[in-house]
Amino acid sequence: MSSSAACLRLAGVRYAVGAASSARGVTEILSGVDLTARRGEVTVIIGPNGAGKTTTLSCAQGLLRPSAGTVHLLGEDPFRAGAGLRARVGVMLQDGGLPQSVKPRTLLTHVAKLHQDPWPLDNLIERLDLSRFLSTSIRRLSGGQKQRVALAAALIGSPELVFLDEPSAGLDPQSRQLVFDLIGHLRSQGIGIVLTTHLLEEAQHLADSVYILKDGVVVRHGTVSELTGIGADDHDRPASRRLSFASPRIMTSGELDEAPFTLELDSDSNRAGARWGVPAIASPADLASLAAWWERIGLFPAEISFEARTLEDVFWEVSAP
Ligand SMILES: Nc1ncnc2c1ncn2[C@@H]1O[C@H](COP(=O)(O)OP(=O)(O)OP(=O)(O)O)[C@@H](O)[C@H]1O
Repeated sequence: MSSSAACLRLAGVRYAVGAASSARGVTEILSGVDLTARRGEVTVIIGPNGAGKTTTLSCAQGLLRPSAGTVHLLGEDPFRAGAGLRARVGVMLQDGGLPQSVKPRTLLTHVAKLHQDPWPLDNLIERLDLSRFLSTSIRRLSGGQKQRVALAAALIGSPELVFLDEPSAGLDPQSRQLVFDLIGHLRSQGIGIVLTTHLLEEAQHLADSVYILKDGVVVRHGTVSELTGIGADDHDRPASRRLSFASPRIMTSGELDEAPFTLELDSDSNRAGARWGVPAIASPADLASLAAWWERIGLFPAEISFEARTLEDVFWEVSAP
């Protein structure tokens, strides 16, 4: 587990809307969320639509008051804290929330003046490649350009912690890389980063810590390797992995019948060089019995590999209805 200092802690956070007296009654959107984000780490929140990610971020930022539980943002209750705390936190909203008629340079210069120790503007312009549209009003910018301006606006105050709601949504690969590089830089500077995304490959690539939300609760959390290395049903049972191997020759049906596991043919036909998959290798003993079978039939695979479980696999397991 990480030893970096926590910059955000949610404990048992519940958030409900409606009133018991109304026809619809009370709907609980968050049902006890526990989450810790640390300085110098990227904490990624993922989950299906409606899982409660934005509501969690809103409670974390002090925009919504939880109906129960506690939130500590840089050691303070964000719902009660004043402007001093807000100046230490950067927020990039999903829809940008930018003033449409203003030009990015004017906006960023203005926001920089509100902070004691702003990020040098030229450096931010270079890192996010903003120079070509600094003097175009925000209304006229493309979606991806607006995203980058919104990110710059979240960072210009040199925050200690930033919240990024889907920071790379709608960005082309080049801009996405700029954003990834910048997130890497923030991390190396000891800034805490809390982000939501629907792009699981991106989550896997960026995250130090992942929280999977479903129906208003955290259903799984850990590092990517902890999550992808743990079984879906039992936290103490290592997950089985799919092994694939290339056979240097055609195997007979008798040889295949002797195999200790059900094999799946991954290529078109059982020819020399064909790839076979063994769906569930769960232990070294399973590997040994596979090797013993190869020895019995005199087959030395040309290539063997494990197919790594991804965050996407874990996501599908936990988000199944
Ligand atoms: N004020 C509200 N009144 C009623 N329902 C609400 C309110 N705010 C949010 N919800 C509901 O709570 C659930 C969680 O919403 P939230 O926006 O936090 O989800 P999300 O995980 O961010 O979703 P998405 O991935 O679609 O952005 C949704 O079903 C939403 O409709």
